[in-house]
Amino acid sequence: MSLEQSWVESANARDHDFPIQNLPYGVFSPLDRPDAPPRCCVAIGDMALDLAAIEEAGLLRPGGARGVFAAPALNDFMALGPAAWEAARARLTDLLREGGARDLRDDAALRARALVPLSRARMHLPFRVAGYTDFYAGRQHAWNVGVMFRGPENALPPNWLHMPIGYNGRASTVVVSGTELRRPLGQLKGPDDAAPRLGPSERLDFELEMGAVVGVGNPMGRPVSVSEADEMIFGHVLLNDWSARDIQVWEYQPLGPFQAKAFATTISPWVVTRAALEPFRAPSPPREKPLLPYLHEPGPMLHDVRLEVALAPEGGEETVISRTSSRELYYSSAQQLAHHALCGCAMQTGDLLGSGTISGPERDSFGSLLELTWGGKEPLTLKGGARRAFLQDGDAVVMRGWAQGEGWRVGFGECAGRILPAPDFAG
Ligand SMILES: O=C(O)/C=C/C(=O)CC(=O)CC(=O)O
Ligand SMILES: [Ca+2]
Ligand SMILES: [Mg+2]
Repeated sequence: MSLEQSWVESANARDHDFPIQNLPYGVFSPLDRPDAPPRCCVAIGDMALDLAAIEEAGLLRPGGARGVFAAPALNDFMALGPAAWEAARARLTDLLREGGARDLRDDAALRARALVPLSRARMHLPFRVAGYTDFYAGRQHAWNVGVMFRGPENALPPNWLHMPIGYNGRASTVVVSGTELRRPLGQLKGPDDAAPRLGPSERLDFELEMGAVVGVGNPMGRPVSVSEADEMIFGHVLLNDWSARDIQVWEYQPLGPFQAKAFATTISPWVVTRAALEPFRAPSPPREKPLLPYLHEPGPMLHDVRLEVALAPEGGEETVISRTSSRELYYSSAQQLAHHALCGCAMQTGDLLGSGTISGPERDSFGSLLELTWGGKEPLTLKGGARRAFLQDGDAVVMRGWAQGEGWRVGFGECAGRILPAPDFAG
């Protein structure tokens, strides 16, 4: 099969994150025009294609709607639904492919206006996060955390093999890659302490996850099937569910994580569409317990997205500390969404569903420091010799992900964040 090429040369480089097969959506503003309002774009090679400019030139009008891209978020476009997403993707592919429509390729003035080098683009949060739910769908992670928090007899809760477990997180603190975050304060209580104290978390961690972005919702009171749920998903992002393990162990019973995960969640600036990930579908693993019919998958609903996590101390070189794949998940995002809506919960455009931490079976494929250092007892040694049990101030965590074709890939770019010292607050 000869692979589709773009006239934007950089998109054709082997294993570039953003070839023409990808076209992930984001929101940007030009670095050299700080006052310019953010607007929607797609990435093509080393460039951001300004979709507001393309729309203004009359080259793109998804679903017949005007002005959906001249907005600081993808929500209006996402709300148009799957037929409009498909039409926009087909049109953009034609405008950008070698031998396709000439309207953009042959218009030098429009090209100069609409194609902005990514090195000169500031990326913003790609969509207004309506709600954030975090699941727990990685079997290896659930097992590892369960063993550390509750012991091997009670590691996997009895409901885990029957439904995707989740909790409602905070939409207000979902931030885009590159945003620095403050070490959280919280109640801390060691196993031998008589009473809790207030202090900065001493066991600050990351969690490697994917996030599914809901494009269209369901009305309150109307559940959806797994296939309907799949159609409602616009795309996926990389997601770091930052976690304060010391706050978590003291607070999490009986209602689950609260402050331990509410201070920040970082996502990649690019939403990779479900359409772009279609060639990389993968089946979920064999069911250990039969699922109720409403959770049955009509076909392969996971994706094989290769994932890695790198850790870099302030001013130091980064070390890749974990490599795994999103096909390690036990429940797909379509199953999670169907389960979420089952009770009649209305899902909305812009809802973000964290997959749960993705850990593979081997020690070097675990998706959190809690697991990689086994509760902090076996610190990692980084390049340059620094040792880490948990994150220190100044540390940067960088997650990367891509689905690999032969010589080409569908990449997510980076999901990165750096830790700043805790705020000065004594109450
Ligand atoms: O109580 C537990 O067993 C652990 C809960 C979590 O760590 C919640 C979470 O964020 C789940 C995940 O990312 O897989
Ligand atoms: Ca999580
Ligand atoms: Mg979080």
